[in-house]
Amino acid sequence: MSNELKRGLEGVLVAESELSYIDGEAGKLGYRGYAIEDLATQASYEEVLYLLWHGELPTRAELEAFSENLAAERSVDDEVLAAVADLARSGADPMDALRTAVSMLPTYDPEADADAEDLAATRRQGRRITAKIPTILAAFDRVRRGEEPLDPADDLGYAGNFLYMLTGARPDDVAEETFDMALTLHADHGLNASTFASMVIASTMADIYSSVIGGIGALSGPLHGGANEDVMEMLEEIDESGTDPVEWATAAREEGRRIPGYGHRVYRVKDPRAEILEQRLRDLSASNDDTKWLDYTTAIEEYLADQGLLEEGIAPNVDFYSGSVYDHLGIPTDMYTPIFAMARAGGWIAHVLEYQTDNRLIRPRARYTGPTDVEFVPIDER
Ligand SMILES: CC(=O)SCCNC(=O)CCNC(=O)[C@H](O)C(C)(C)COP(=O)(O)OP(=O)(O)OC[C@H]1O[C@@H](n2cnc3c(N)ncnc32)[C@H](O)[C@@H]1OP(=O)(O)O
Ligand SMILES: O=C([O-])CC(=O)C(=O)O
Repeated sequence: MSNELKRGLEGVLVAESELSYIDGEAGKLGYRGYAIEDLATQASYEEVLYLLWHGELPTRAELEAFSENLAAERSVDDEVLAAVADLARSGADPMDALRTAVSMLPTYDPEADADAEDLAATRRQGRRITAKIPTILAAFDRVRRGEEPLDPADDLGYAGNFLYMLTGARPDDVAEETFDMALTLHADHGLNASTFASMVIASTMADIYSSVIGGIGALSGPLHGGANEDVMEMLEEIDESGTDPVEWATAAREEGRRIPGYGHRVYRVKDPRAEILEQRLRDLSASNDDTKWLDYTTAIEEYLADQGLLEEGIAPNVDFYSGSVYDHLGIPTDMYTPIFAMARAGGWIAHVLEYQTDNRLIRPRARYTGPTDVEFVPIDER
């Protein structure tokens, strides 16, 4: 037994996986060997889900059947929707509402009692969760805006249906394609904190619902998925205060504050997902004739590069660009992290399915640094 301490489990290998390949030095990412650039631009999110869950890209017939089965699970039980509506009216945070709603889902799952060892049942439950998250989130946002939740549109794909249920309008091709691409980019990323949280839970042979709920909780933090909202808040703060973005970044550096959307545990160069999203932001900014967010982010990125952050291995991560892209699609800021969860649920489920084929309880150790052999003093004598 090694006594070497690895804070934050940095660099520690705890499992084998065929899901995400990440080269943090070269800035490369692939799912099951396929480059993220190809998947983002040529595969739908449903195709990516199939790839992650089934091990290979689907044929057209397989994709059609898969997408139909997924779409057939989009409806959410009325009691769950009523609870979501109550939370929306009470001003709940959307991540809290999502976590609570996913906690309610097993009550209405016909296979809720399935054994965690039954991986086929876990896969079907995972499909239900993935299908229902967009319905929950769209209903939440509509109710808090005083609108009625909409039924899912069966003829729209996963991405397009979410945008439809959120806005009430069928999305145009650019919006649908952009959102689908964003979902693919966020679907999986090795043993990131939320995926690892899901796996720890799954390793006890708890159900997949518990794993996804754990994933949502872990993703919500500002060091992980929550950073996409912080980036947008930074851009809005710059805009509302009329501060020059470089001055904002200079002050943040001088005050020792971290720049949201910068830095990564694995990447030492710009995250390949940020490269793709940046290009999409450029396209949207040009077609919408609105370059504000692009101008601010570019100015900050150039300034930080001049400051030598890239040499230190601190570069933009996926969260640096996703928010501005979502803003161009008219999505409210506090839905960005829930959307990340919507996309990443596919990855959490894939890792749980993979890990449970050869499960081993995850149970590391802490080095004990407290006292020993302390004499117990009864409460009245303390
Ligand atoms: C989807 C995702 O989860 S991607 C990550 C999203 N999170 C963010 O964007 C939040 C901002 N970033 C961060 O806090 C960090 O970069 C993390 C948590 C993502 C990764 O951090 P770690 O691997 O633990 O790196 P660590 O915290 O040790 O940082 C190493 C050095 O880089 C610096 N650094 C890291 N991130 C940043 C940043 N965003 N801004 C400024 N400096 C930074 C640290 O201050 C530290 O410098 P020091 O050694 O002089 O103290
Ligand atoms: O891998 C990580 O640590 C964080 C990340 O980029 C992700 O989860 O997408």
